Amino acid sequence: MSVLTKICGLTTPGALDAALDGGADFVGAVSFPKSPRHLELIAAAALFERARGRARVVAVTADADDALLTEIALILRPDLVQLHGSETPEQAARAGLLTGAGIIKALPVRTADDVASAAAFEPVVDWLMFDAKPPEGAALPGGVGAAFDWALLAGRAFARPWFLAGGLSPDNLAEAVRITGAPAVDVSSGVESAPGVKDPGRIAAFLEAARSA
Ligand SMILES: O=C(O)c1ccccc1N[C@@H]1O[C@H](COP(=O)(O)O)[C@@H](O)[C@H]1O
Repeated sequence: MSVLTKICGLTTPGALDAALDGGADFVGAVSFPKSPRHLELIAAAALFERARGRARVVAVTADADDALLTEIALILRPDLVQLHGSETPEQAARAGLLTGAGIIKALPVRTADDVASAAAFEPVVDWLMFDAKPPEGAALPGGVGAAFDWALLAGRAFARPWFLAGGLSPDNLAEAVRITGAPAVDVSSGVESAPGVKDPGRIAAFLEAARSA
């Protein structure tokens, strides 16, 4: 069995090509100014043009207002928008209407109750994503390389397809998929040599690991 893959926080042609050539199913551009992976939308649109028809383009943002969501839709034209903040189900539904894109809702997980919060989003989003709750005081809502207790997802079924995210790497991917049964996986810092600097070799290794997971 193999899982679907998303390589997130891509900022250079070399890293994006490593993801596309390695067969990534989704490629992510981050629109969140505090992130070391943040790209201006016009730069992201130019960079991700090469991905069209090869992988689904995902715009990653957190607690974006209507104006930013509209700009994302008009300038980047993503296939999917990933909401990685504290958006409510109503805001997630509105984001789908505003952008015309599919919606991925990222849920921060530490406990079983956090996993249960997925139920409220299932009617209004296209994908769910389970990521680790960031450490107290973290500057970013995601992309911090933190994992959660994967056993919280063991044997769980959801009404929407879902990604496992948070602290994944080429080294732990197989175990994470074995424990959770995740149909799709998402990685950012685990394929970097420094914050915001993607390593094409680690991207290739992650995608190879996913093929045999
Ligand atoms: O990556 C970021 O900088 C980021 C900023 C704002 C919201 C989400 C962000 N990243 C997302 O978090 C997951 C998990 O990251 P990691 O693998 O633990 O580093 C990442 O794939 C993005 O979807």
